[in-house]
Formats: sequence, C-alpha cells, structure tokens
Amino acid sequence: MIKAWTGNQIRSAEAPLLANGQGPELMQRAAHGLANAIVRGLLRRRGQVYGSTVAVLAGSGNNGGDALYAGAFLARRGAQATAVLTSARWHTEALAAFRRAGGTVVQAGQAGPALAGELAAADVLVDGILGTGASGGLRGAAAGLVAALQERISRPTNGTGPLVVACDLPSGVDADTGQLHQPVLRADLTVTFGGAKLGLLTDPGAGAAGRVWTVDIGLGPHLPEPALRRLDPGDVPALWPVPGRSDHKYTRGVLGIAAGSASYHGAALLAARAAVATGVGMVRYLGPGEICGQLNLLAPEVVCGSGTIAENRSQAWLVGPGAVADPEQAQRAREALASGLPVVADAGALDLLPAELGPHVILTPHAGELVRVLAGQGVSVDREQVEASPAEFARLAAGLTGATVLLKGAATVVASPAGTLFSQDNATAWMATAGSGDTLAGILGALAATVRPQDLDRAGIAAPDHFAAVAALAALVHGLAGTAAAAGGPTSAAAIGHAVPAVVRALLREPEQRPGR
Ligand SMILES: NC(=O)C1=CN([C@@H]2O[C@H](COP(=O)(O)OP(=O)(O)OC[C@H]3O[C@@H](n4cnc5c(N)ncnc54)[C@H](O)[C@@H]3O)[C@@H](O)[C@H]2O)[C@@H](O)CC1
Ligand SMILES: Nc1ncnc2c1ncn2[C@@H]1O[C@H](COP(=O)(O)OP(=O)(O)O)[C@@H](O)[C@H]1O
Ligand SMILES: [K+]
Repeated sequence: MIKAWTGNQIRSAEAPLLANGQGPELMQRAAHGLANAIVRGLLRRRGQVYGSTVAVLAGSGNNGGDALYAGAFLARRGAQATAVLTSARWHTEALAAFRRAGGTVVQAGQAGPALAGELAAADVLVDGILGTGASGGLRGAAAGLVAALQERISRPTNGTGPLVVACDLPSGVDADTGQLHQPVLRADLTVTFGGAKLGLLTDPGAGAAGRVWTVDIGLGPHLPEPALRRLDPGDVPALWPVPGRSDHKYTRGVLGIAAGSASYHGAALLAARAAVATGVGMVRYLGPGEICGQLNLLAPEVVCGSGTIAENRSQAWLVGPGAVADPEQAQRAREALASGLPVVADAGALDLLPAELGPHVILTPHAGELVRVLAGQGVSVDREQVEASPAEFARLAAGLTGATVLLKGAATVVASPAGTLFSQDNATAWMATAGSGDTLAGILGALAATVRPQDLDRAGIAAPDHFAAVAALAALVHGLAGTAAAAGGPTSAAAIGHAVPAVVRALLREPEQRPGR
C-alpha cells in the first residue's frame, strides 16, 4: 500500500524534529536522496555523471535549499552545475555549499531571454522553486521562466530534452489537492521527502509529477494516518476473495445486475461479462428479454430473470449501466438502493439517488456525472472544476451523499463518506474508450458481492472504508487489465474484460511474477 499525506501533515511531522534542531540534518537527507535519484537518472541516460550539465532552479525556501545541496553533490561528482535563483532571497548555507562545490550561479531576474533555451539544453533540470511552503502558484521571474521552459520542453520527451526532476513536488502543484497553479513544469521524476504528498498521487498533480520516488528522512514515527492510500499489486492477494474448499456458488456471492435498456444493450453485456470474468458465485441479470437472449449467447453462465430486486436474492447489486428511459430498470435501481445491500450505482442510476445513502452504496461517476450528483446535493460546479481538483470533489460528494464515491479518470479516486481517499493510477489512456466504464462497473459489482469483510479487517482497513477499498481494488484490476489488453496500443472495453482473469491469476502468483511491478 502506498500512502500519502497533505503538506501540512508532513510539516507537522517535521515540527518536533525541527524544534530539536534537526532541520539541517533533515535537509541533508532530503538532498542526498534527491542527488542519488538524479545520479541514477544520469547513469541510465548518459552512462556517467561526470561532464553532464545540471541546472537547478532554486527558490527562496527550504525547497531551494534541498535542490542547491543536491546540486553541490552533483558538482562534486564532476557535473557542470548551474543554479538559477528565482527570488531575491535564497538559502544562504546551501548556496554557499553550491558555490564551494564549483557551481555557477545566475539570477533569473537579471538573466536575458536566452536563459530558458540554455536550461532546456541541460541534461538535468531540477525544479526546486516551491515546496510545501508555497502559497498559490509561481509569480514574477520564476513564472516567466517556467512558462518559457514549458514551451521549449515538449512532453512526452521520448528521451530527448532534459530529465526534469521535481524537488519534493513540481512547483505550482498543490500538495493537498493535486490542483495545478500554472505555470507548472511537468517532471519526469518527483523525488519527495518524508512521505508522498496527496497532490502527487491525484490528478492533475499526478500528471505533472511523473514517477514519484519517496525518500525516507526519518519522519515515519511522527506521521499520522495517511490522507490517501493507493493499493499496489502486492496488496491484492490479501484482499482477493479466493474461494475455499467448502465454498459453493452461494457462499462465494451472487451479483445481481439491472443494466441495459431498449436503446443500450452493450453496457449490460459488457458489465455482465466483466463480472463473470472477475469471478463470482453467480451473475443474475434483470432486464429486457432481448438483452437476456444476447447475453446468454455471449455468457451462458449468466442467469437471466425478470421481476423485482426482492425476488432475486443476491449479495450485491449493480444498477444503471445503459439503463435510461426504462421505468422498470429505474424501479429496480431505486429498490436496490433502498435494499441495504452493497450496490454499485453507475450511469443512469446516478440520477435516481435517494436522500439517504450509506458507504455500502458505491457511486461510479466520471467527472461529468459527478457534476450531476453534486447538483443533486445543491452544489453547482462544472466539469472543468471537477477535473481541476478531483480528489476534493469526490470527497465532497461522498460527504454530502453518504455514499462511497469512485470518480473515474486517468487516476481514479475513491472517497469514503468518512473522508478517506484512495487513488489508483494503474490505467492507460488507451482505456478512454466507450464502454470501459461499464467493464469497471462489472468488475466492481463482482467484488462488492464477493470480497470478505474479514479480509479487509485483517488488511487494516477500517470498517467505514471497506467499500472504498473494494472500489480501489476494482480500479486497480480494471487498470491493469486495460494496460495488459492495450499492450501499448488500441484496445476495447470488451478486451479489458477478457484480460481480467489472466491479470488476477498473475496478481495471485508469487511477488516477482505480479504485473505492475
Ligand atoms: N522543514 C524541513 O526541515 C524540511 C523541509 N524540506 C523541504 O522544505 C520545503 C518546505 O520549505 P519551506 O517551508 O521553506 O517552503 P518552500 O521552499 O516551499 O518555499 C517557501 C518560500 O517561498 C516563498 N513563496 C511562497 N509561495 C510563493 C509563490 N507562490 N511564489 C513565489 N514565492 C513563494 C515564501 O515567501 C517562502 O520564502 C519542502 O517542500 C521540502 O523540499 C526538506 O528539506 C526536508 C526537511
Ligand atoms: N486518460 C485516461 N487514462 C486512463 N484511464 C482512463 C482515461 N480516461 C478514461 N479512463 C478510464 O476509462 C473508463 C471510462 O469510463 P466511462 O467514462 O464511464 O466510460 P463509458 O461510460 O463509456 O463506459 C474509466 O474507468 C476511466 O478511469
Ligand atoms: K519543487
């Protein structure tokens, strides 16, 4: 499990150490971690550190101090290091160390227009302008310089241009929300200190951070419960509902699905097939007879039925995919939402939410649908606002509705109504294709019906967060299945579902054979 904290949580954890006079020591640990990561990057790219060009953008605070000490370390290893001071103030000791190591210093405010071009030609560019002490985004000379660099350094780099390394976080990323205050220089690698910051693991910050590497500076004993968690492949075996010898289909769990309508057959087929692929005792399907017929040709193991929710005993329900303008399906969604059973409410069902929901109801909106869910709670936002701060709005929606909210995106965030966040970044942009969400709904439905609460307890997940963890698990498997199905090229929603059994099989294997490692 990967954990992340807000900037303030990290700063509070540092506070007792700073009060003990350990500030300089912490900074040395941070700077060494940063320098070591840069050395590894240089060795991979150039085969040596000696003779490489390293440019350090250094702001006025400790973030600049970390970056300057790292620059000094690299200069002593034979790099040609240049520091660009972005403010009229700087970390005095760190700059002195940088100069002693042979580094060259320029002031951003006094440099000519050629500076951005020169920096863009360096082997490594270190963003040490702002860290957790930032308020708002870059201003003045720093903003102008970063905007000019944004134009010169194209992303993705395809191996050309400098290796951009963010010190603690890319300057302009909000450590607590992942919001971007432009201009932000997108990093290839973010080396973060003491613990990952929430804003590095949720979009859009995650998109600007590149790979995130955490340097242990000894804050561990002082850190509170994390503000956000991410399941990793190693967490799956402990949570996965592997059937035991004494299990039969009803003890494993039955998922009921009320999806599809006259105009949308595909969503029901995709969701039901993905649920079967995820492994469930039984899938019951309720909906138009025509869909049942098609479904049974594709998935004869699905038991088709009619009637109400109460008449079709299940351990969990999936309602809503493709269910529009169909009064019978709407009635089933309402009944499922009131049943007290775990319910995955997707697409059409998101417009049918009752006033009172609990964490056992998992809403699965994309950003546009979350706008509607929030409107139903009297909150007026637009899609751009949700996309600019998905973690914040997912948490708001969970708090207001009382449900668990899984907000789909490049990184998918899950919020429990208790305020706990998960974020999964296992997907590939090839999965941005119609029906991919229906496949996720099927995977999640299957897990909602089958994951055992005692396994979640044993994994240290608090009861109010159980359904959030199940949703995160589904997003993890969906992302890995999509990545496997795409294999670097186009894929389809059906192919994502087909890839699930092999991905789960691999996840349950020995550690070194797991995907996503
Ligand atoms: N506290 C510690 O002892 C440690 C802190 N570490 C580093 O210290 C950083 C936090 O240091 P600071 O608290 O000095 O904060 P920062 O380095 O983030 O910078 C704060 C400084 O930037 C200025 N500033 C704030 N917002 C600005 C804006 N929008 N535009 C321009 N200037 C702005 C402030 O006036 C202040 O001088 C962390 O991110 C991390 O890199 C590490 O050295 C580990 C130990
Ligand atoms: N850029 C992206 N990168 C990774 N995953 C993505 C991206 N865009 C969308 N996805 C994933 O694809 C799925 C799309 O779901 P959704 O928008 O509901 O589509 P649909 O309604 O067509 O099924 C979600 O799981 C989402 O997380
Ligand atoms: K930074």
